[in-house]
Amino acid sequence: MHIAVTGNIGAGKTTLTTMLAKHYGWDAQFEDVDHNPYLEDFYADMSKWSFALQIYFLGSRFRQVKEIRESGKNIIQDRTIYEDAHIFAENLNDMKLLSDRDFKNYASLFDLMKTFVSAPDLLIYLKSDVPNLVKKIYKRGREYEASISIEYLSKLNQKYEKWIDGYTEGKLLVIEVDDLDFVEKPEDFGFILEKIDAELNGLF
Ligand SMILES: Nc1ncnc2c1ncn2[C@@H]1O[C@H](COP(=O)(O)OP(=O)(O)O)[C@@H](O)[C@H]1O
Ligand SMILES: Nc1ncnc2c1ncn2[C@H]1C[C@H](O)[C@@H](COP(=O)(O)O)O1
Repeated sequence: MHIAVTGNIGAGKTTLTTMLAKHYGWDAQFEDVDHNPYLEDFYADMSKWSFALQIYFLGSRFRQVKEIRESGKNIIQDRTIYEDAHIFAENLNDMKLLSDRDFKNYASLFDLMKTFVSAPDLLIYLKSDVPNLVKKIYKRGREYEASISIEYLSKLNQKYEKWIDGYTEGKLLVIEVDDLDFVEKPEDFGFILEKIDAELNGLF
């Protein structure tokens, strides 16, 4: 069983992934953030570091894909390889922060990797509006993320909506998280578990 949690920066993916892994006894796979050699530089100068960062995330995410295929375990994954390409890289190209030449180079590598990628059995999309994302990013308090603009988050949100609208690769569960506090309120976490259980029952 492979479950993935998807959503914009600050939507709550890492928090929910951690809670679900504990609840169901699944293995969790997290993004390579704390030891990422490019992320801090990227936020200081997006244009200069966008290609290096995208290649790094693509490689790191592909290693996870390989592990999921080979492990045979129940895994819950914090963000998918699709988001790197269809959300972040595309958006950086739209914003002229990743050149057409570098984007084409990236896209041909992604297309090749995609042939080895299986969609998750269940994709859980944490849908959130921009003010809530800003609040959560501030709450998390990573210094280098202080430069993230409203414009950047809004454009990413638009990409997410478009991608999720056209997502047909597997089962999809959309959870609107703006009015949920699944960290402090057990009833809100319970509400999410009920929805996930209903989807999981359909898979067995
Ligand atoms: N629904 C929620 N209720 C309460 N706190 C939340 C919620 N979602 C996220 N948070 C908090 O917001 C911050 C960012 O969440 P995080 O899980 O790191 O987001 P993501 O992995 O999607 O970027 C964390 O401090 C987390 O505890
Ligand atoms: N592919 C990516 N391109 C640019 N930035 C990315 C990519 N994947 C993740 N990120 C950033 C966004 C956040 O600053 C951190 C962690 O992501 P989060 O959504 O907070 O879990 O990495």
